Amino acid sequence: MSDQAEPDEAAQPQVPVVEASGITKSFGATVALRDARISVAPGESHALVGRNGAGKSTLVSLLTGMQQPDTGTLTFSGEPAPAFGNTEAWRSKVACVYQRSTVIAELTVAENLFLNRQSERSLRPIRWKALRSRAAALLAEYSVDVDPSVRIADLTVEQRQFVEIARALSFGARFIILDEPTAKLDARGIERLFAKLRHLQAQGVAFLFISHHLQEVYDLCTRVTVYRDARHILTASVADLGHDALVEAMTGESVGGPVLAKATSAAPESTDVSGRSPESVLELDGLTLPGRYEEVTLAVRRGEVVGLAGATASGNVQVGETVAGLHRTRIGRLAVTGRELRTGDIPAALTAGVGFVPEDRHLQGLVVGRSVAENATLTVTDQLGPYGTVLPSRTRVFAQRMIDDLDIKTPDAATPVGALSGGNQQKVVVARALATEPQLLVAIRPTNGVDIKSKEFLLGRFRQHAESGRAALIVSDELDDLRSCDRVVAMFHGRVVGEFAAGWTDEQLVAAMEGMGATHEDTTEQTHETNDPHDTYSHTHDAKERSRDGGHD
Ligand SMILES: Nc1ncnc2c1ncn2[C@@H]1O[C@H](COP(=O)(O)OP(=O)(O)OP(=O)(O)O)[C@@H](O)[C@H]1O
Repeated sequence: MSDQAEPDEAAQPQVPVVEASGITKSFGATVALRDARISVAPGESHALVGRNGAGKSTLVSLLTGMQQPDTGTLTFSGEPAPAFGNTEAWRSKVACVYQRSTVIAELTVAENLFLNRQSERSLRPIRWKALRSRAAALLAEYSVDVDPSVRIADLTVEQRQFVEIARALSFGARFIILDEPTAKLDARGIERLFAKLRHLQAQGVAFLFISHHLQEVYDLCTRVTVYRDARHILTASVADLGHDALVEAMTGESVGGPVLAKATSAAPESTDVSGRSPESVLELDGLTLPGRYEEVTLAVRRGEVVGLAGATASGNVQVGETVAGLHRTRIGRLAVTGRELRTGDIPAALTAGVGFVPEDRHLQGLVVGRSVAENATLTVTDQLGPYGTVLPSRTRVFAQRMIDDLDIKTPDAATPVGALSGGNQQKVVVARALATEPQLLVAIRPTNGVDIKSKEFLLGRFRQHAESGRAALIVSDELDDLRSCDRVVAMFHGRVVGEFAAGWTDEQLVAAMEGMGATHEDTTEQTHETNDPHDTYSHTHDAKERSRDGGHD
């Protein structure tokens, strides 16, 4: 496939709802977009894909008036974009629903919907009852089933996104950008989101959809634009572009074998090349965190990568977090390399040799104002200078090794982490966890927001870590992550319900995560199946759709 921009194949009979051309944007020495373009027709669902750092978020910031391009033209329905800073005018053209909320969590749905326009005339006092009923009417208009008097903080991610979409439409926008909207949704939530988007599309609303899950692009979108290294590479009809061709456009390399790593061996002993016996690096025995998970018993041996699968609220994330010292429980036993570990004590977990990739890099992972070097070396400051000092030169060298090791796209080690693209920030978090060369790496949804090539790279890196005589526990509901593990332990409603050796099928694992019972021949353990409808754990996930990219391997 040529690296050159190709003309749009699909004819556009209507005036595009948004059209950008010749867009260039630099941040200091970094050129984030170079002569880039995009065009979205009314009622179209258009995908924008590209590797981490390709320039997607930068385009979004320009299309929403958050930043100004250095060069280029931007029109909405044939008219020039509003003046920079005229927020109200921009709002009537376009809105972006981000992974992270742009509404105010402590305010109610009604207050958020009418923020800064609570009263029809500005000097009139706010009439709360009227506000609530206006909000209810607005939500009903877009079939959003949410109580306007509820605080945003109490909504699910899915409900919050629907409220944000309704808010955008109420400002008159007919073009909505969705930046990785499915990253925090379970598959049922994704289905409902897609149903809503299709419904709105039928009414003429256009979407620009950004996702690293290529299967979603095929499921939802009619056209796709690919950016690579700040440039427009192609725009094509989704139906005409195969998966391999799409990946090739994103990476600039032809797709040889399978794009994502798969575990081939079910026998951890055979993967232990350290020469040591495959003793347990992690042992959980009847570990219980009341209300979250119960009687979890599992072992991770030296040389192994073990998956801990489970849907939202299955308890798998809390098990991983407990191993990393985030939750305190006195019920059951937790041991790392044979030694009992006090729970709820993060320094103790670190000292015991646990490296941790948290679920939310924004909340738990990074200090965004600090440099890549400082963030990446936060766990190893003791190695950066004598007597508790930190030598900048040693920090830089150490960090540069990690940047090279994990292929982190950054101008240099001194760049603030906040200036990196989302996927590259995630790689810094992984780099930091690996920096201590932990006996056990616990990684929660580690490839979230990471592009397909980097995903392959990170999963390979975890395997390498295990093969060097250590071990990894990958806590995830992403089938690609789990497929790379030697074996997978599945949880449902807070309990372990099955164990799968490599070679499981998507259907089998999904069924276990859905609480349908583990039917795999290799299932070695099946305990405490809970189908009690009164169970307090919520049962929301279906990972079938999450096969996504892997479905094309
Ligand atoms: N405010 C900023 N300051 C400095 N550099 C920036 C800034 N914002 C973006 N960049 C740089 O611009 C490039 C493009 O980043 P962008 O966030 O647009 O990528 P992306 O395609 O959205 O990636 P991802 O999939 O990881 O989110 C990156 O090299 C990034 O480091």
